[in-house]
Amino acid sequence: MTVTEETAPSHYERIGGAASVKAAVALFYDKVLADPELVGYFAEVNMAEQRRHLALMLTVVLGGPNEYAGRELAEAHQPLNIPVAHYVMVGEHLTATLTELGVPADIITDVQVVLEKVQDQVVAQGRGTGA
Ligand code: HEM
Repeated sequence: MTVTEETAPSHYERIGGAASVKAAVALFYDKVLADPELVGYFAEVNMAEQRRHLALMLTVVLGGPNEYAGRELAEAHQPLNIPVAHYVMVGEHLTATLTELGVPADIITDVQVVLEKVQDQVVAQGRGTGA
């Protein structure tokens, strides 16, 4: 067994893996669904699906294992017509969640970079994404 792997632990591993993601999901979920601007998107999505969504989202942005076998981000989100402002709000809830849970600042910075990278897939195209 080699212990000289060149790859650094992922942020997902650094924050404590699945258990920590689960804790973050609970807090993130509360914030997103308490936001009157955002709750409507999830109105027709059941509770289990919502938790699944948030867990997947967090795992993806933290560089954790991609166990996701569903639709591409664009395919899932383009029909929702999500404006940039709402995307930004979700990102802010995520940042606040990670900050409250004591996640290191360098990880939060990288999460924000990932959020920028996937923004065009999630946000409705043709609404001034700056592309
Ligand atoms: C980095 C940002 C995001 C990621 C990685 C992400 C990830 C995902 C994933 C993996 C799914 C499941 C797709 C499927 O099951 O086929 C999904 C669905 C969904 N997402 Fe997101 N999401 C993001 C941002 C957002 C935002 C900003 C909103 C709303 C403001 C949102 C609302 C939804 C809704 C309502 C669904 C269910 C769609 C449906 O069942 O038709 N997501 N998202």
